[in-house]
Amino acid sequence: MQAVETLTEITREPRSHRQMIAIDKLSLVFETNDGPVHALSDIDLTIHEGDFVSFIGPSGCGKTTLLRVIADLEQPTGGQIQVGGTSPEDARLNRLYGYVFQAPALFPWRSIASNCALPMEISAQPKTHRNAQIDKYLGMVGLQDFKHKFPWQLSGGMQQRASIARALCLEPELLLMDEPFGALDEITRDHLNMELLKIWKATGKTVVFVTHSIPEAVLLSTHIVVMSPRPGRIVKVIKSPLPRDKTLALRDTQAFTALAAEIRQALATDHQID
Ligand SMILES: Nc1ncnc2c1ncn2[C@@H]1O[C@H](COP(=O)(O)OP(=O)(O)OP(=O)(O)O)[C@@H](O)[C@H]1O
Repeated sequence: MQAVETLTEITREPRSHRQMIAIDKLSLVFETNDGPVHALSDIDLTIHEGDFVSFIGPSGCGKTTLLRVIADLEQPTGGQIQVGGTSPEDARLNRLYGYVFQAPALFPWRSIASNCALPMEISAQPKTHRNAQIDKYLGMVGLQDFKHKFPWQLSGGMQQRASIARALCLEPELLLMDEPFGALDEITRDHLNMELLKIWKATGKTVVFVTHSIPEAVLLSTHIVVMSPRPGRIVKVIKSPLPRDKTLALRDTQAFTALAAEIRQALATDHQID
């Protein structure tokens, strides 16, 4: 009986089900010297508060472009998008989101703590608050003993953890992550996947995550958005049947394999190799 109650607890939906991102018929065409590039076409997508959503698809299908549109770093040429109930520009100005890039992008002349402090300095937050946030989030990513080190004194995985802590220091409701673990070895990636899930659970944030890896998408996500190139569009949105509370052992289960197969099939349906 206890086991059933525990399972219900970990698989329940988050209490709030507010729309965090609402995208309606969105398209984006880049004008280039070689002619127009249809990067995104007819994108409809709703992401709710507390979801962990992965974008997966072949190279050039528009995953990064879609993430950058959410972040107001690219402007759509058609359709509508709301982020946190406002325009992407207002969401950016209100610091609704934190953005984690594929490469850690830390300033080499600043210590890890000082790198984390930078966005809070820019938004004029008091020093005592800055220090408290740095301790909180460097602790959360397991780097409390490295706060006075410089980026070049840390491994690639540690640098990426530092960049996640930096993004979290501003307490964004939304975390946008563009292949943050793509350059790391598999063991480090496994470890950071589990760390990220812990942070997601502890903070209740909404995460939008770009990946090329089917196992990573299955392990992390509540929803997997399968995309297809030329022009970039959504082939399928798959709601994960797996519990929100996950361990690496889940990868040996039939449910995990079945979900991975469903993603692989959706990718194959619409992807022709030229
Ligand atoms: N600033 C730009 N100007 C012109 N074309 C662009 C620009 N940014 C992206 N593109 C094109 O838009 C398409 C989508 O690119 P995007 O980087 O979003 O794909 P992706 O799915 O993230 O690829 P990858 O997995 O390789 O990172 C590609 O054809 C790319 O060449």
